[in-house]
Amino acid sequence: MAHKVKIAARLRPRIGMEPEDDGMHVVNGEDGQSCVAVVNPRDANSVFRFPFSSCYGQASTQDEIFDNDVRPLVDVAFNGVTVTIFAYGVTSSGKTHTMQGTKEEPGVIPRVVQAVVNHKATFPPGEVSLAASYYEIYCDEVYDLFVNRETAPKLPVRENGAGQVFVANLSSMPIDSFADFDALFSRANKQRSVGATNLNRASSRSHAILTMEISIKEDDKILTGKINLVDLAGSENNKLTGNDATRMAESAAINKSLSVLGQVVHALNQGASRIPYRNSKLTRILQDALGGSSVGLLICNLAPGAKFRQDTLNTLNFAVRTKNVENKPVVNERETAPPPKRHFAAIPAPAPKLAPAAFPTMPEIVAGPSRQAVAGPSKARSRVPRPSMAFGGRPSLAVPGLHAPHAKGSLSKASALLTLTEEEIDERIAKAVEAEVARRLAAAEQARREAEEERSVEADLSRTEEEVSGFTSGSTSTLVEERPIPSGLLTPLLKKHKDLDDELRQRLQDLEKKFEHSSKELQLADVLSPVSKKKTGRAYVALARAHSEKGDLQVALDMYRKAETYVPDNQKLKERILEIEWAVNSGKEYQPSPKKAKKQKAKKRSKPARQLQLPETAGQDENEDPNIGELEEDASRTSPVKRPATDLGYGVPPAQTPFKKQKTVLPTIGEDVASDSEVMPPPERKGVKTLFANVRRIISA
Ligand SMILES: Nc1ncnc2c1ncn2[C@@H]1O[C@H](COP(=O)(O)OP(=O)(O)OP(=O)(O)O)[C@@H](O)[C@H]1O
Repeated sequence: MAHKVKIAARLRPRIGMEPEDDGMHVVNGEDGQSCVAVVNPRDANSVFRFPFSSCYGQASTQDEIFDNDVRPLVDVAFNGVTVTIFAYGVTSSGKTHTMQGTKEEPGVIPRVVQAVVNHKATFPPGEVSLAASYYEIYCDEVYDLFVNRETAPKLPVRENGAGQVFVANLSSMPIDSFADFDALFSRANKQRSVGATNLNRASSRSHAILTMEISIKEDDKILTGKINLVDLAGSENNKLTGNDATRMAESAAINKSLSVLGQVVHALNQGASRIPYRNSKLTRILQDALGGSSVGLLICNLAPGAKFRQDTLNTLNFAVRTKNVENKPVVNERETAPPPKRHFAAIPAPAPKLAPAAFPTMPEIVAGPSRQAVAGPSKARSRVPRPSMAFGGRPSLAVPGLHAPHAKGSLSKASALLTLTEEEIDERIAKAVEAEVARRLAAAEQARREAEEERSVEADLSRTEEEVSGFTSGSTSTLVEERPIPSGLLTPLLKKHKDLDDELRQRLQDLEKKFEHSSKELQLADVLSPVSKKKTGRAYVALARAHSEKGDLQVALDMYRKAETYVPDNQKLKERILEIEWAVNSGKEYQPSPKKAKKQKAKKRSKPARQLQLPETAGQDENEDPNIGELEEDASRTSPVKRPATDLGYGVPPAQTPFKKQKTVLPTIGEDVASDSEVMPPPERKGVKTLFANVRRIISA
């Protein structure tokens, strides 16, 4: 059952020379509603009202606060629930006064301890044990206040298997009487980081957290309730505090942790998926109190006076947001009987479970809430118990007249309803075993399948590599057409094998793309840029010309047809194809028309390439049609290094001179020439050299 954090606002009286100020006061309505009224610092005519269930004015006493808001929570803790009470407010607003108080006016902490000790006395001897731990968070580090400050190590904050956050290696001191506690507490408080500021002679420089742990043996169970009493350091306005460098650093840590606290509350109110508990040790430790499984009470301390006005408004706004935070209290209960015999030693025991507390409203708590619990073996707490220390200390804070009003009868009654029988436990364990065995079998099957797929991918990869090396050597020019890799074959395998590194995956995807389109020149022509198409056309024309000059008209015809795929609008090329077709079909000799004269511009451009031209191709067909002539002229410049890339298995002829950057050698489907070349591995570039050599050989043969 959800339980909202309760808010109590307390306005402290003026202290010392503080000027009179009536800008803030507590209004207790006749209907029982109360609120804090604050005059708007920017407009004296408007007043902000902050309604809370408990509002305490300047004349309020420590007794009132304890009796109204704190005492009921002691009973809650005796039911195995964690309770967190924290004092929040600007520096010098009275947090420490409220929590610790003085000898004359003991605060919440001594009163709670006194009440707990008194309550314990109502149980049979040995049934309840008490222990206290006390630590501070100073500059976002945790220190045990029961350990000498000089030697106290920084303590880590951890989380146990049940998701409960705790401070590791923290001392837990057994408490048998209020005197025990008082001695410890007085000594520990001297270790707390306190410093003088302009606003507070004894300003807390740390957040201090005292935890009283109450363990109650009940038949074969132990209930563990806790009361966390938190005296937060106050938010500080450094203009007012007059802090030096050290104080400023402390102040920065204080303000940061309080700011994270605000963010946590805000995130909880927003229903955010991520609550930033981990952004500070304070919020991590208070996690259970804000949106967790404990019962929370926020005492909101307010300082009168215009100089605190803005900070007071911030405090009240924080309180308003906090009152919407919902917790789901649970009863912390564990079995003391030995756990049932396990069926399989290899299977871990189920984790201890926390029972949701059927949590009543505050007045009902006094009567003792009913609760439900799921039995389960529990984990022993790791503690570093220490003997009581006979510290000297300040005068006793013993609170007269505190007594425990409630017997424990309701506890046993509620617990009895919740006990599971041996058979039920055995049945649950058997079910868990079955589920575990099924899970393991499924996992083994999954692992076997993955191993198989891995082997299959490796085989594919090695086959692909063989094919690639075959293409680059020019020895398996038709391999792609004979054994095309089906479209999308590699993709699912790649998806399954996430451990393939990115580079390998990228290369495989590129290869896959190439294979998919290798023999489909039409598709290729569709996606090449106009410039690339023209260059490819030229390459085929050059090859065709070389073959026609050798008298190999059928091959020449094939090459011209391929060229036509890339430059389908070239009329002269169409005519050339018709002429050669006619010659092939009629068995007549074919006389290529003379090549047209080169343009001046072309001469200039072709100068370096001419060094590589073969004598047979240079200067031919001077009178050819300008269009096809241009194609052929360019082709002649580059023909020594070209060969249709179908021979490489990529279906794309190269269109660049060998001394140009290799970048443009192998255009790829859907990619620009340059970008494609960047992903091509070196062996394919070598293959282009082989290609050039082959073309040279064909032409010169
Ligand atoms: N209700 C009160 N009645 C009388 N005096 C009070 C009350 N509240 C606070 N004071 C006095 O005001 C001064 C500042 O209080 P306190 O040290 O508790 O503030 P604080 O909020 O804990 O400050 P800091 O955050 O700097 O530690 C102290 O001298 C304290 O005795």
